[in-house]
Amino acid sequence: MTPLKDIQASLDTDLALFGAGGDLSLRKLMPALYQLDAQGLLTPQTRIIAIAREPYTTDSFIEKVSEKLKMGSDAPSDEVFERFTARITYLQMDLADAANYTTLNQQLNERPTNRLVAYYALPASLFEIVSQHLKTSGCADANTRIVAEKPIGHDLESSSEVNDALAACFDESQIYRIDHYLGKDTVQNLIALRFANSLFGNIWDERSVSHVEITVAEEVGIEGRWGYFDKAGQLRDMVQNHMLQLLCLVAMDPPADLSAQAIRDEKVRVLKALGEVDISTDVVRGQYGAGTSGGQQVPGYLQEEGANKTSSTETFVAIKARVNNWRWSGVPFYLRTGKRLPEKLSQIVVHLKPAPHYIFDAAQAHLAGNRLVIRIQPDEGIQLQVLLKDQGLEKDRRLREGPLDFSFREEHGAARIPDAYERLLWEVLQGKQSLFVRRDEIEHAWRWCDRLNEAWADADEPPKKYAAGSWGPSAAVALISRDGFSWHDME
Ligand SMILES: NC(=O)C1=CN([C@@H]2O[C@H](COP(=O)(O)OP(=O)(O)OC[C@H]3O[C@@H](n4cnc5c(N)ncnc54)[C@H](OP(=O)(O)O)[C@@H]3O)[C@@H](O)[C@H]2O)C=CC1
Ligand SMILES: O=C1O[C@H](COP(=O)(O)O)[C@@H](O)[C@H](O)[C@H]1O
Repeated sequence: MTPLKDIQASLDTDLALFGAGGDLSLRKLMPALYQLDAQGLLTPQTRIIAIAREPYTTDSFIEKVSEKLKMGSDAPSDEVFERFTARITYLQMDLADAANYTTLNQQLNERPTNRLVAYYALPASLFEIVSQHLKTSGCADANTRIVAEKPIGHDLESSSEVNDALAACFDESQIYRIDHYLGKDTVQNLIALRFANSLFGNIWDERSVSHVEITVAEEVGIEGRWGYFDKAGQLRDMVQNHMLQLLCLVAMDPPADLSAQAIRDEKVRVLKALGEVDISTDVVRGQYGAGTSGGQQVPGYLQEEGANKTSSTETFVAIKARVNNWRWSGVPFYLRTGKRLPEKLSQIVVHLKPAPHYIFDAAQAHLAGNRLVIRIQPDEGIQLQVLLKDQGLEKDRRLREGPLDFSFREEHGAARIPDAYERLLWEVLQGKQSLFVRRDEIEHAWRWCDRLNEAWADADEPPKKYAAGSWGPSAAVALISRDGFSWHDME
């Protein structure tokens, strides 16, 4: 067995955070690193080198981090804050200038035993230049880990270029492509639920499952990100990555073990089995107009700050997808995601087929059958809807729907559920890749989404309007109701 001190020493890290002054770093990564420190998961030798173009000093950067931490729900403790901020140095860098990497290398050489983790919280267009300079300056070696933020490209071609640029400098085993949904606690639990319980193994296929719904609804609009979002749209922003990853975790076969390779191989099989989608019948594209959100009047997408008033970018997509393999033959997977929907809600609902022979009150035959509801956020938990006998003598043979409910928040009481980035950073520090996305996964997902984007471009139809604060265009309700089903939250 490896001695504990050696395991801990292997965690000694120099985290070079490129794009440290950006929204992602200040809002997500710094708080996640702080939390890892608070839990004693950063070794004393671990350092954070914050890199961006802005002329911060280390002190003024720490001041900025402190403001953000104080805005979070878990107030920082003075003791941890002091320990955490002592790890940080700020390095102002023009990423294209080779001389800057010499300075970085000098800093890294102060503690040569530390492993470099380079986190690219940057646009993917900069990955190539940063990777090359890290390599040629000697900052990076075979032990370095690279964390790459999404989006990796805009389509298959551009993502292959980004991946080629990374591969020219680093081995695939060094590259950690982030999909933060894989770091969410309930998403982890989906793997435990499916593969640790024999209960589900025998019902997880076309013989028992009628259909699957995956919803990722956001209450917010585009949050001042017009420049990025309008070039992307909801398909690229949410479906190509998060939604397809969730679909993979629901649909994949049991992996032989929990290794990154076994899990990724099974996910790739699902992506390869994704069927062609007919955009005239199986897809709804929407764009929000003005409406109400959180009790406030909010502008439509075309009235957002910086908007091009004629944009036909979609802010909502619903898709009836198929996984064409033996396990899922004939089972529709309904995907739905949008901005400015009535609430923030991510959930997976697995609907089971009705019992083969119905013997109860005919007037109640409409009651929904068994459903497994996996709530990813908020109110994380798992609920199994079952039909039970109603109580009372006069209600003999009457049924009622009842949940077998498991709420993570109730079970954990006041204990906080770690943020996705906290989990993912901890996995990177340990060198575990199973919660990160392999190159071929990204590329198969793009292949499928590119076909949809091409079909939309050929059809040249504007997206359907929906009012902010509604559940998307009415066509999305029709998409599922044509098959005799309805969205779970609308029942
Ligand atoms: N924000 C989020 O919630 C999410 C972001 N992402 C992705 O993460 C990446 C970063 O996003 P975000 O933080 O929002 O972006 P921001 O625009 O807020 O920040 C970008 C950061 O990159 C730095 N940067 C950009 N160009 C250069 C350059 N040429 N040389 C040096 N530094 C540069 C900026 O430095 P400076 O300001 O000093 O110029 C800034 O620190 C993007 O790819 C985004 O798509 C992914 C998921 C969620
Ligand atoms: O990657 C992205 O995800 C967020 C939604 O993430 P969540 O954890 O808040 O559900 C989305 O708002 C953003 O547009 C997208 O780029």
